[in-house]
Amino acid sequence: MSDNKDTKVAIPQQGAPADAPLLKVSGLVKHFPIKKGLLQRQVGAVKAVDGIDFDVRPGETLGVVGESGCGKSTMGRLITRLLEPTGGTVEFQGADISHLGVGRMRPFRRDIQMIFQDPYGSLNPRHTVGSIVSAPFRLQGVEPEGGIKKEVQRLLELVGLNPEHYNRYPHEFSGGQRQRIGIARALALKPKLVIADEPVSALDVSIQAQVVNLLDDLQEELGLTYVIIAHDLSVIRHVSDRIAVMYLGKIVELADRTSLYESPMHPYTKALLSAVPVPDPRRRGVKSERILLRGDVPSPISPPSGCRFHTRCWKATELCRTQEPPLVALKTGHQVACHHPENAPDQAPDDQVLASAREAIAIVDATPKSELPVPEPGSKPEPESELPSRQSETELPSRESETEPDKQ
Ligand SMILES: Nc1ncnc2c1ncn2[C@@H]1O[C@H](COP(=O)(O)OP(=O)(O)OP(=O)(O)O)[C@@H](O)[C@H]1O
Repeated sequence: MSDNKDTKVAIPQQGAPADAPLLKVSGLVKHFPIKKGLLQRQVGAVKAVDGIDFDVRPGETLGVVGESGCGKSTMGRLITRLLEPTGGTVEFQGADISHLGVGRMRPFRRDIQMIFQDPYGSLNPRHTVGSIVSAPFRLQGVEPEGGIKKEVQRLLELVGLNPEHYNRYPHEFSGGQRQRIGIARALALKPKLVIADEPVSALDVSIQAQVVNLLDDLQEELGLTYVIIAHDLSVIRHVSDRIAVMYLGKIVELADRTSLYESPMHPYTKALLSAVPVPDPRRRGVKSERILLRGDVPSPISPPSGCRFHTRCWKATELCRTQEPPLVALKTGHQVACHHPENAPDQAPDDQVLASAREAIAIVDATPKSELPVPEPGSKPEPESELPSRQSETELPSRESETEPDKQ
């Protein structure tokens, strides 16, 4: 998960080939039924996750990004089997866990853990930190070497908390510290896979980098594999080796971090990335444009025909309206589900673009006024562009600029 990704060593599970995925998701579907009337007849379904495929390799971090309601959390809950899929499979270390009951799922619960978004709501206010972090041992009937108290104190120290605060209550800690408690609890049983659902979005911006760095350090130290769900593209860029972009229950693009940020292929990804601010001083004075998607996100109850993004896409053609594009690798390790991808030869011919697509977006100048270059006297003004012509670069603050962990 760190910036020096190339140096990271994947940790293969015993007996499996080195490149075997730790997690394999195939055709995963979750439809929540909508019921009405006295008889509670099903009248429809929320298609929260509607057929997604991906692998996660040991030791890597897969980031999952997309707008609110696109199915990210549902996907996380399906992987951890807090929800049962309507269709498709979830395989962990080659074992199909999609429909296991409570008893048969129990051993897998040790290996697959979840970190939740809300460090306030996810910790019981009436329980001490010691009791919260030791809960997984009690639930699984595990007696760690040296006893539970010693192990909990070791875990508290591991996540940067004072082990002497074992008997304190959640309200005595700050938001960042509470999230560290949640992380300690998730790590208690030495999991292999950790699903983190918006792990920093409820935290103060100044604390976010500290928790992200903690997750990063723990991954290196413990050889963890992460699936990190977030709507914040800066966080996702910072933490991920590969990134899956979701839209209305589908993965529309899946690529390694550099490829996705430097040359996004799905118009939706391009629009998402253009909305990220540019804090890079090297780009001062460079004009940056933002793609504003005009339409609302359609309902997951009745998603659009063909490509689900066609109602908001500036390149949509009749083909997009009628045929769903499969997720295919157009470059090595770069999969995209689009009939007319960006940064590829097959661009939508202008005369075939749907009339509605011409109204789909607005291009706004996102350059802060103070950063625009002052025009030379007598020079011609730059014409307004009609379609996105350039990808705004995004850059996260460098690690050196981040603050020290919020130790107690
Ligand atoms: N238990 C449920 N019953 C019915 N619909 C649900 C349920 N859980 C989620 N949904 C719906 O499924 C869709 C996907 O929700 P989900 O929470 O997975 O999206 P998300 O991308 O994680 O969004 P957010 O970032 O806002 O949490 C939404 O339309 C949501 O309303």
